[in-house]
Amino acid sequence: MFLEPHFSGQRSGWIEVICGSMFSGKTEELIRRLKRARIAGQKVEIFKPKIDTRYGESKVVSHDSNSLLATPISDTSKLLGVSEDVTVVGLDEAQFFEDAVVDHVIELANRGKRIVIAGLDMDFRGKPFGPICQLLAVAEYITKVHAICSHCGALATHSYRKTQSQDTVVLGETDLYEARCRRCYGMGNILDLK
Ligand SMILES: Nc1ncnc2c1ncn2[C@@H]1O[C@H](COP(=O)(O)OP(=O)(O)O)[C@@H](O)[C@H]1O
Ligand SMILES: Cc1cn([C@H]2C[C@H](O)[C@@H](COP(=O)(O)O)O2)c(=O)[nH]c1=O
Ligand SMILES: [Zn+2]
Repeated sequence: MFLEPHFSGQRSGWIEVICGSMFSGKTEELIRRLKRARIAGQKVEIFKPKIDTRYGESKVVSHDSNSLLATPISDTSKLLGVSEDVTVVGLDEAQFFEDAVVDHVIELANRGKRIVIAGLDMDFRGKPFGPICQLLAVAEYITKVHAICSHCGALATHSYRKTQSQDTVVLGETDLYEARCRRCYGMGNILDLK
């Protein structure tokens, strides 16, 4: 499906979204697609929200320690400044971008670029996270990936927060979150006691 097509003579680009819970492999899949685009000789640029400081500022890093260099941005209008010869633009942790990211990626796709976006579809409450719903609506291609439920081994769709904080944004890893299937997520903190 993702064949690193050649862009010469092509009039418009497209938008791909990779979504799922924490630990579902979104960043690995993003890195895989972007590495293949580079192997195909295409110029790739990667951006992430400045807010995500977990692994140092200038990288996207998977939970398995795969990484690619990325530019941290706090305002997605910066995307519009990518140079003409960049044909593929990657965005990680897209749930943290402001709503205007939607118009900016549409503009880039209209200019003929391929945009590959990874982000959480739901927050810890199980509600749509940031601009992801709108990005899903405008994308040509959507991939939902799944983690493994930390409690029962089923496919996990939810990110369960292990602390009491009610803030939507709380950066963290396995210290604060675990992947859970629908059933185990619904059981809430009863499972914490086991
Ligand atoms: N519960 C889990 N289910 C699946 N993979 C997990 C889990 N916990 C840790 N991992 C690791 O996380 C990797 C995926 O990391 P990553 O691509 O960064 O995910 P995401 O970006 O979706 O959070 C897996 O290949 C695996 O090594
Ligand atoms: C569910 C949820 C997550 N976060 C934070 C926690 C992590 O720092 C990132 C997600 O990273 P990943 O690459 O998808 O593992 O988001 C948050 O701030 N609020 C939430 O509700
Ligand atoms: Zn489960």
